[in-house]
Amino acid sequence: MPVTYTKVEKITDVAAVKEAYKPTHPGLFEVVYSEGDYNSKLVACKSYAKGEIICKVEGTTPGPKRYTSVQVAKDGHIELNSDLVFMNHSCNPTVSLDTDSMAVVAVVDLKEGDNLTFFYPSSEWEMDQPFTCWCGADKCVKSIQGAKFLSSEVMSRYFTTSHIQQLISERDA
Ligand SMILES: C[S@@+](CC[C@H](N)C(=O)[O-])C[C@H]1O[C@@H](n2cnc3c(N)ncnc32)[C@H](O)[C@@H]1O
Repeated sequence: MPVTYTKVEKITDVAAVKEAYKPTHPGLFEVVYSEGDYNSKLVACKSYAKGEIICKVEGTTPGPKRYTSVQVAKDGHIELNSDLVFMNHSCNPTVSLDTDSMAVVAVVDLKEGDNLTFFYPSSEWEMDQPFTCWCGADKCVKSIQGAKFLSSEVMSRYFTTSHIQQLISERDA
């Protein structure tokens, strides 16, 4: 895994990006690059059974809250420094990003080519770059801003990290 990993923000030439970026987890998952802003995605390169660890989250560095960062504690954020940064959000996610065990885990059975997505508010309390969700899930929560803006009933449908559980308890006390 490269020591410094710079995520491409706006993609104008997919072929050039594919040429320049070596996959960080070959055989496990890969980025499907698409032109434009934030249109790329991460897909499985093989099948995974529900509950299986897809990878451990390694090579991270602490940093400020950004649209690429992941919250790991009440006041702590990391950069993933790998292709995992291309995991999109879904309100019907296929994986969990467990910042307590630092692992990406399948939450459904997955086959090759399936999207790897997680529920961003599972780890994020108040996001740097909120967005309107295009996942299309039946129970899509639409406005993705972080767990702070969702009821405990909505959050109870999802895997949640320990810092988010704690922040919800404090908010609802
Ligand atoms: C860390 S990037 C994920 C990879 C991103 N798709 C890309 O190509 O750069 C996070 C950004 O992707 C976009 N994104 C991810 N999941 C989304 C979703 N379900 N609906 C709308 N935008 C999403 C948002 O712009 C978000 O700030």
